[in-house]
Amino acid sequence: MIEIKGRRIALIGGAGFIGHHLALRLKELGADVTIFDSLQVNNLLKFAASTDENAPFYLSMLVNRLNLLKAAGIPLIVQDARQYNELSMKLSNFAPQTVVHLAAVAHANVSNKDPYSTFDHSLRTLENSLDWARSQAEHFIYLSSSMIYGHFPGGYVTEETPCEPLGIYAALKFSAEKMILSYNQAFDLPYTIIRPSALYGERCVSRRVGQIFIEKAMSQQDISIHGDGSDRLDFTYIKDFVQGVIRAIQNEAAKGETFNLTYGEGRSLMDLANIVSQHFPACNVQYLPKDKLTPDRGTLSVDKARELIGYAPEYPLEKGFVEYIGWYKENWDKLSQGCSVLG
Ligand SMILES: Cc1cn([C@H]2C[C@H](O)[C@@H](COP(=O)(O)OP(=O)(O)O[C@H]3O[C@H](CO)[C@@H](O)[C@H](O)[C@H]3O)O2)c(=O)[nH]c1=O
Repeated sequence: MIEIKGRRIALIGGAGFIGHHLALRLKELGADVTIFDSLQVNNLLKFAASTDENAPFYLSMLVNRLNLLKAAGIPLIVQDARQYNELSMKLSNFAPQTVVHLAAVAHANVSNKDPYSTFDHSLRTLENSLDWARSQAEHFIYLSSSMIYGHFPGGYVTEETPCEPLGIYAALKFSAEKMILSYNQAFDLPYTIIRPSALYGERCVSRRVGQIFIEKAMSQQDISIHGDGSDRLDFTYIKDFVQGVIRAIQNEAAKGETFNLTYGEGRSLMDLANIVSQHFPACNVQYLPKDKLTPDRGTLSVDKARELIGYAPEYPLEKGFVEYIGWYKENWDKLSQGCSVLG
């Protein structure tokens, strides 16, 4: 086992949804964690400049994130990971043993509309991190996506299922995985690739389906299902996901491996909508057409992560999503008032 306590861990793009949750937990476990983030991508700078009526609402979640990081004593170095020299210099100053690369455009629909920016923020940043890590890091961890599989054959994938990415986002994630493998081949860089799916949880501003459903229900609007509601996703609560990433950091057996890290059970959009309806009985459901770049998904097997690194997810939708709804109910008024001190 690799000792987490005292380990120097750099989170590149670590002020995002996954990164800040991971940083807070690592810090609790005694790691010496530092975040490098430009705060530009789906973060403060985007929402500060936005005229969208929801912007103040999301800004208050983002400021709450930063307050939590500050209160935990986690350094945040504001650095654009596209800038090779500056990033390299700052990484060398910190000298991390583990590098977790999270910087990316994390929205399939945004990527499909803006490939240039996605390449820049996802692959350019990755190349810069890899190039620093290749001679100096003990372990490089990359967050890929379940989207690289494309349509799941029979609604089920293992890490061995051939990848048939659909659309720009998925193709760039697939390219990123290949870049990491090539850095391992050329420089023996120890790596772990992690494939998440349909993450949800507190302080997410990514506007994925679970977040949208709750926010619409909270503001007495109808929710929309794209398709007939039978599409299944492996919804994963951020607490399970963070547990899995930490197990990958801790376990030597994770090196040189690719893992699915999800709850491990595909659930339908209708299941998700039904949970929302139970908690918001006045909420109506509408149906819209499905996007042609949305693959047919389902369950990602997590057997490999269970066996090799002891991953043990604990949050089915009925537990994790209900906890998430509770957080919204507790904090809705404060969020609506732009308050950044949340429960
Ligand atoms: C926003 C919204 C979405 N949907 C449907 C469309 C999809 O079938 C499914 C999930 O949509 P989204 O939550 O937007 O996420 P999707 O485009 O599938 O991709 C996400 O999930 C990927 C893999 O989980 C991540 O790698 C990507 O970062 C992320 O963008 O829910 C609805 O039915 N109603 C909605 O209001």
